Amino acid sequence: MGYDALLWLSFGGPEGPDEVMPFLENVTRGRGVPRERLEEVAVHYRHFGGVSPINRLNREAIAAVEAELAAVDIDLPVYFGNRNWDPMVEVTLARMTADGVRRALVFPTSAYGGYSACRQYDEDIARARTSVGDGAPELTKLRQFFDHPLFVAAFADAVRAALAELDDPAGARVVFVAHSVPASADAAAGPPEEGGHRYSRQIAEAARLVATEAGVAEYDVVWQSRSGPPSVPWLEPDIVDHIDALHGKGVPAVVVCPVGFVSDHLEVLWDLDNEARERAEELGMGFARAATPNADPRFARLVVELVREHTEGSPARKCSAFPSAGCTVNGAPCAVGCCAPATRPRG
Ligand SMILES: CC1=C(CCC(=O)O)c2cc3nc(cc4[nH]c(cc5[nH]c(cc1n2)c(C)c5CCC(=O)O)c(CCC(=O)O)c4C)C(CCC(=O)O)=C3C
Ligand SMILES: [Fe+2]
Repeated sequence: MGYDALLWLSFGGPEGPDEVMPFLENVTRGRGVPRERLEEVAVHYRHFGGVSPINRLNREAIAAVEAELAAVDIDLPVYFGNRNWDPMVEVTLARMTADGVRRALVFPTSAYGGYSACRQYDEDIARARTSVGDGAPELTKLRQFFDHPLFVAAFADAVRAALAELDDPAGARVVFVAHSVPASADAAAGPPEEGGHRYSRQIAEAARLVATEAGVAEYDVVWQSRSGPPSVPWLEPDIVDHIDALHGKGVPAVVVCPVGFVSDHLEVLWDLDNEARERAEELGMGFARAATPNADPRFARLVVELVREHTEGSPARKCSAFPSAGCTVNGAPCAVGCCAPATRPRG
């Protein structure tokens, strides 16, 4: 029944200019992302000296979780591994094995279902176990947490704080944003019998819960960071186009809430704080961006609550009626055909 470690599993990001292209090649290998898009994204990273904040943000969150675990007397060392960049999860898992870890829980830094947000982390777990081979620890992934009350509360306070930054909060529109994915991937998200779209439906539900708790009556849900070729449909509208549309309707200000992410990583800094803010300013609109929960003390408490669902069998706290999916052992999918990857363009 016991667990002897927690593996913090994230996306990874470069920590210097020479790491940008190899990182992007890792992210997009075999995924049909055009070369021009890679070069465009490399410019975004170089704008920040080739350093994504994501690894630092993960290390800070891990330190907070270690403190929270110690405070409640749970003796669980925390290890850090990534899908796409150092520390790579294969290397971390080899170290865990050498340290004698037999059974570990895995916290993936994504709150949602869908291929990119959930099942790909299962693939990372399976790949790392295969790479370690015999003696690899048993890995149990923690569930999706988009509807956990602490996740909702942290975002709701962030939306209120962002509204308070504006000169005229009363007229502002709250816009929730998540990472776009291919429409085919969203259509395949969830177990086949559910009819698909689990990712976009969970995003819509999280937005509704956060808006309700923040006392926001009207809001929109839009998408960012599309990377496929124009011929492939992705979730729309894009945040920047949406700001144009709001301006066209006479909306004087926007609060953008990146509800699809847990930290202020590079896609938040570039696509929202740079591109979206710039467009709003060009149009003379007020703009404020809500913080992600990474640095909020409630985030560490949330992770520890998810851990205690396994170590102590404590009840899963949830604000929605969606099933609590995503919790599987050794990288198994939640169900046969659940969150199948998008069909990739050939060539
Ligand atoms: C749903 C989703 C999340 C949220 C769930 C989660 O958090 O895991 C997420 C997170 C992130 N995405 C990130 C970065 C990138 N994502 C890319 C490409 C893609 N993302 C996709 C989806 C998602 N991505 C998809 C369908 C693609 C197309 C290629 C493919 O089918 O896989 C590319 C390639 C270049 C480009 O085209 O943009 C980059 C650089 C970073 C790190 C930022 C940093 O460095 O700080 C983070 C946290
Ligand atoms: Fe991404």
